[in-house]
Amino acid sequence: MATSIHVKPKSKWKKIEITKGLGTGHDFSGLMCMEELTDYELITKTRKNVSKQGAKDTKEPVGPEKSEREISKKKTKDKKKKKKKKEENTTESPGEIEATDSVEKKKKKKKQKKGDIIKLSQVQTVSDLSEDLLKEESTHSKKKKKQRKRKKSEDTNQGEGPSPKKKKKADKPVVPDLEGKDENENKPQEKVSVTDMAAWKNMHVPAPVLLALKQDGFAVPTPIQTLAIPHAIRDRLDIVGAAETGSGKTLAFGIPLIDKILRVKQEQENRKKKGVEEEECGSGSDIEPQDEMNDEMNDEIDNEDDNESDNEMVDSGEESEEELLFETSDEDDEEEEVEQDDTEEVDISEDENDEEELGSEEEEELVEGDGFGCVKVIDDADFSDIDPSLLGQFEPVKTPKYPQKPPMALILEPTRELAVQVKNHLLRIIRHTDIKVVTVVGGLSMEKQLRVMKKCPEVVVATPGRLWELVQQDNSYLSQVSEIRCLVVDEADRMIEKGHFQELTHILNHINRDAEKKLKRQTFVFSATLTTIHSGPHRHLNKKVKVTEELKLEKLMKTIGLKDRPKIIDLTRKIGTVETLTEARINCTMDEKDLHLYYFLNQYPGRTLVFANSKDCIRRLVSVLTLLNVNPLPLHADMHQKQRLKNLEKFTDNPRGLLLASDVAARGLDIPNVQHVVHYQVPHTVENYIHRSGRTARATKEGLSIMLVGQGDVKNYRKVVGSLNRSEELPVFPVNHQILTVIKERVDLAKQLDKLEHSVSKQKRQNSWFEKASKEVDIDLDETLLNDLGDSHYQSTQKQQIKFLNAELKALLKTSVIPKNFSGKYPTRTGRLVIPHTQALTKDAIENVKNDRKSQQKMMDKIRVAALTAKPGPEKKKKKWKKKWGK
Ligand SMILES: Nc1ncnc2c1ncn2[C@@H]1O[C@H](COP(=O)(O)OP(=O)(O)OP(=O)(O)O)[C@@H](O)[C@H]1O
Repeated sequence: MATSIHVKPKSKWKKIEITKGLGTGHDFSGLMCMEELTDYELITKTRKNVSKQGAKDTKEPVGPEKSEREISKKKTKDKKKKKKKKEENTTESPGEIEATDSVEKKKKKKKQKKGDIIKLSQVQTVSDLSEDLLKEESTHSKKKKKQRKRKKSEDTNQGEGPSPKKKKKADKPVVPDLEGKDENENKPQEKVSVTDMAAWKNMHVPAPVLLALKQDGFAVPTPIQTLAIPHAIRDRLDIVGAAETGSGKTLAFGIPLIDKILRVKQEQENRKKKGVEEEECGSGSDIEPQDEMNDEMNDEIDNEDDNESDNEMVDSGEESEEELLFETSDEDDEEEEVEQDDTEEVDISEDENDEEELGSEEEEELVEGDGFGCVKVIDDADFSDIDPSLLGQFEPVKTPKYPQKPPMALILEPTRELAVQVKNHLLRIIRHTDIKVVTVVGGLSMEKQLRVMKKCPEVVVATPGRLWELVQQDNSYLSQVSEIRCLVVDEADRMIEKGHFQELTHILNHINRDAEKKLKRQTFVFSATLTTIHSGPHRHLNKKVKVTEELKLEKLMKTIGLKDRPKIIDLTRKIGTVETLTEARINCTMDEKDLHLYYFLNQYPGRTLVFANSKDCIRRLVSVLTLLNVNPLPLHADMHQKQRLKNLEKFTDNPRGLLLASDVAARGLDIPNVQHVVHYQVPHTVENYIHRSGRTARATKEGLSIMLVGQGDVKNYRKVVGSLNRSEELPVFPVNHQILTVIKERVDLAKQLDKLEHSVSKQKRQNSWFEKASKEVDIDLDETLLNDLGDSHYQSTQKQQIKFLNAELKALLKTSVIPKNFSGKYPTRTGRLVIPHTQALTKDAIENVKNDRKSQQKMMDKIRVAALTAKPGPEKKKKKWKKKWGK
């Protein structure tokens, strides 16, 4: 067993500005550059199945020259082996040699890949796993003891040069000493070693998953996980789960799903071993729960505190994030509501030439499929002679045509970003298994997805559009999707909304048509708003029927096709949003929204997500805010998928990032540390408000949600707040009007500039379209059709105007936003005046709302006391006062 420690950066190296002294009193002026890495993980990679030579190597000192020598030694040895093999094979025909060679190579490659995975078959009982872990720990603790001893002796020998032995050891590649700490101080794994996983006891989590959770520091299951996982794994019930945003629902269905796959795979392997012929494709009765496995794992967890670090992270090697080959955007599965306030048309129709590729992929699949876990290929039945009306009643179940393993689990998501995120989340918990996952989504390369499908991944995470497209095309792997043993419909209330997901209905009909398979299947339905009820009449049901939580759930379960008596878990709060979320509103005119948005962004520059209802609004805001140097990133359904994912990544990387998004980003996205959510326009539904706001204040963190309410939004605002069961209005966010007055000038300038630039470019675009079209059909262009861009003099005046306004804005942006007569009464945390636009931190924005509420409360109390203790007046007035203030 060979062990090596690697630094796995989780963030980018950041440049540190070198200021004189750097707090040390020294002059660093000669230094060219300094960079720091703040977020990283130290990984101890353990290679099992290493050659004897490799094993020997670990005992010897591992200096850089030494390892080079070993590599070259190994190479020559390999070469010799190959030569010998070749000689042995000379008796075979050339064709045979090639075949055996490639088969050998494939086998070798497979072995190498699987060597690092804790395969279920290798961990029939958890003791195997525990033993491995314990062995790792003992070697690690021995190493640590040695290190401590060495450090001690170094301390005592301070001032003396290291002994030759020590010097040799010093050559050893060590983990960089970050921030001048002891190397072990920086190890996140240290945290892992003391992670007490007792809270996961009796949850029946499979051992490899538990290990991954432990290494990720997920010491305690969230409430939805605590309630859902045992019912799903132990009782094998279908689960309907409603829990607030950011509460860990993905693992609440993800862990049982993985458990199910492990069981089915184990069953299949057992069958294979026994040589039992498979009777049905991909089937296998449920095996007994892995309680024994878990009990032993739990025992190991109990002893954990006594043990030293077990920081092994076995690299599966196989499941590295697939390279995304992007193609041009096609329509998103997410349907967007487009506000028609600005009539710019965007052409989003794109060609997809994947059908040809599909054909060739299928051919290859037929050759490559190993037939494992599938029925044998039998002749495809021909129903052409049968009366079609009969087919409707007794729809024949097609026999799978392809000798390829079918998927075992299907997770349906409403957006592509969410599908990619869920896949990544799953990859983390399955890293000690050999389970594979594929995303099947629009907008990304179909070729790539098809290639991954050829490996017969057990899990498919898909958006309904692309999935249904491939099922219809009779894709060899996905056409067997009805074989799945596990179905997840995430964000289910959204998924079943009428008019949004026609394809979902087709998919559900397709996979539910075989009652026997449906019975074997376990279904999970999750969302944060499964039981949210609108205060007004429901949009999609008969308006006369009062929609209750029960009615909503019943409809949902019927549509998706759950089994009888599913486990229903509802942990949502009556008021819809999470406890750690601070909510507020800013009242303003529609025209002042830009001003207030810029004010907020300027004063509270944390990672902020701004939601708007239309793409045109996003386009305009991006332009205005870019002119104001705020650097926003757009995200909406009309963008190319590549750009969408890139912008998300950039936003995630920048602690002061600003994302301007449509509701395509409202649901499910788990972007770490989003501090503020701003609703630039009031969302149309209470569900959207809850999901949008839920992008912040996740996993018990604090966050702030602010809604800009203009006069045109009041009706919508009342509807949303009414459905949130609040007894009070959302509190008003405190705004400093002195600062607002100062920044108004620059915001007005930016808006003016944007309008001017936009109208010029729009006219240009239209004119060039007319000119091109007239050339193509070879007719003379009617000049009156062209938008009047004016003569060259007018055009140059416009250009001049744009230039002038730009210069004016730039100059303004260099000035301070603090007004000349600023009173200095700006909220501070330390009692020291801090310049507003440099001081503002999230905490302050939240504190400002809280403090404002407190002072309002105080004022109300004062009025109440004054009213109650006021001089006795007319009896009628007293009664009225008492009624108003006496509560
Ligand atoms: N047991 C746990 N301990 C610590 N963190 C956890 C645990 N389970 C999940 N998390 C983390 O909590 C965050 C939120 O999880 P997740 O995205 O599953 O929430 P969600 O309930 O699906 O939210 P939404 O409703 O917005 O989709 C993730 O970053 C996840 O890694």
